Amino acid sequence: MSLLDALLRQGALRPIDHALAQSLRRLDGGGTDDRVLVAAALASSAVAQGHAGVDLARPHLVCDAAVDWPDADTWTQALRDSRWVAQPQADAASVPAPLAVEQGMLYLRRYREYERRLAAGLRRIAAAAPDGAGLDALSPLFARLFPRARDGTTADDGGQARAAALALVRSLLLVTGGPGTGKTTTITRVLLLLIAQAALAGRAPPRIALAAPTGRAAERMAESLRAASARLRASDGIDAAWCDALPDAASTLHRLLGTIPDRPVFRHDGNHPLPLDVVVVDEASMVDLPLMCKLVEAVPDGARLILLGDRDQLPSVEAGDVLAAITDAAGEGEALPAAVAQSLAPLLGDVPIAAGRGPLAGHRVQLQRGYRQSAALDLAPLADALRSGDADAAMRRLREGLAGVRFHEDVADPLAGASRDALLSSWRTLMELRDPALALQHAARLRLLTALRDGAQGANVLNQRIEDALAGPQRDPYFHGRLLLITENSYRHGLFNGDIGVCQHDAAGIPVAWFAGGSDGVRGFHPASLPAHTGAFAMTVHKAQGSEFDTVWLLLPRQDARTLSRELLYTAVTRARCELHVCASEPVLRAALARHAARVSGLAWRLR
Ligand SMILES: Nc1ncnc2c1ncn2[C@@H]1O[C@H](COP(=O)(O)OP(=O)(O)OP(=O)(O)O)[C@@H](O)[C@H]1O
Repeated sequence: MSLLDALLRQGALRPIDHALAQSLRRLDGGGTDDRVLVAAALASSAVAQGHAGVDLARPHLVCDAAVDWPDADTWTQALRDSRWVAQPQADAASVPAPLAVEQGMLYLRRYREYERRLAAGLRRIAAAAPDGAGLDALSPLFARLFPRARDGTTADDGGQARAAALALVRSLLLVTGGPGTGKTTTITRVLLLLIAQAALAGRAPPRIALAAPTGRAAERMAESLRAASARLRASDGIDAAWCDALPDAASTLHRLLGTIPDRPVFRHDGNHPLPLDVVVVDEASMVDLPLMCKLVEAVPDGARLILLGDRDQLPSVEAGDVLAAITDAAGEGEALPAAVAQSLAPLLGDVPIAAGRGPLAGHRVQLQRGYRQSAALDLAPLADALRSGDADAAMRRLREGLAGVRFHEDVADPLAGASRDALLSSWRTLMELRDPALALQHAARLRLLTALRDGAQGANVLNQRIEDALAGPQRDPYFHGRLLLITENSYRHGLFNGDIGVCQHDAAGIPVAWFAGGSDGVRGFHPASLPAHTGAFAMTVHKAQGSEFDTVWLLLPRQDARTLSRELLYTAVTRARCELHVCASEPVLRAALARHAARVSGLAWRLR
């Protein structure tokens, strides 16, 4: 039996992956090398699993079937000999073959192009270092914003001052850090510094846009920025006119780039760049390879791009692990190249120096210290244990108890038993609310998160059961108070994968699905006109990325599953603002913490 047939028989390929291989075979009159067909099918399957391509030395990362994989060298040679596979030089555009092999990686041509164009775009932005002139004039304001900046890099602001100073002399900057490490607070101060710098030099204020991959993440970013700018306004010695120039709204990346109804391209691209001087993107770990490529190409020459994110979270659902790759290429960021350290001396004093390697060296700061202390929820010790995969510490933290954290050990069904009423009563309130904005606010109070979409513990079945309990088995599919989750991007509606809505019946009993946005703060749609959607009382951790909820119930499956990883657990628990409940067994928690949600990508080497 051929390897392709063996994979198909084991259920390791989707019909569409197999169809791609078959169409190549047919076009060749049946004579294509089986190894080329398998590679084509794997490249297609890889993208569906979030990888950019297949590492030919480690095909099991894409497909864990029990087969003997071809040896990487002979496999690569067979691919090189095939008319379906291009072998582009690094940085050269792909020739029109459906597959490309480069540096031991096999790609579908389109994804290799996204990677190449993204790397070129990031290098272009990084190379345009802003003029460091005028830093002296800014130092009084800088010292007011970061009074401990000159204490050295171990100053107890956890790196915020260094991030802000670097933003003044870098056009590409990554600010990474866990929840509450002050990413938004720092960026607000950076924007204030850029506004002040322009004012002191007699220039117009910079044109700034804030964006995030989902509507909810954009709203959260705007809320945090408004709070941070209110604090600045209240501080002594900060010019109110500078505060007035701070942005107070954020949009989705799709809206920023300008969607064109029913087309996968945007109004802004390399030929029609964004009319902006500064683009700040929050939740960058959620941005996939195609979208990051399109964003970077639309950033005009000379403009700044600042990416904020938490690299320990799950990578984007769609292909690419873009933030992790850029972070790896940029290095730790504790030390700076000598010239940069020297130019920032007026602001930071002495900074450790390191020889920068690669075009992105010294373009990243990792914020270390968490500031969001809540007496109600002491999440940090558990989040740290999960992030580092320390299963013993995680079990200890869960069992000993932390403020706001409840461990329901071995509970596999939170919709049964004592927890059922606690969950349902919050959702029943939604069925009583009449105001869509209030209902959307209430919707963010509680979420049941699960690792799986299908099966008894998957989001689909849990939603069915919750909806049955709330509105009965004969329910109206769009009953008053039902929560909806959009599962595809619709440029026509301005609704995107991950957006949450609530159904309400108007005075005439007509159902309307309400979503955040629009000039009134909410937008209503007839449910029949909505793009693909599902219920949202329970949702997968993947879909919850970029959102926070007052109370999170996390349900792990009875048995280990491939989707479980330390990144999934870390992402899930850090969605909670006030209260976290974890329903899981020790063996499944341990198995999850032993696994990484890493993605196969060639972006890091392209950026070195
Ligand atoms: N240097 C600081 N000193 C005191 N408080 C701070 C400092 N930096 C941030 N904070 C506070 O910590 C909280 C979280 O800050 P912020 O929202 O900027 O973090 P974040 O990293 O953007 O969070 P998230 O991960 O939720 O996006 C805010 O209440 C903010 O006021």
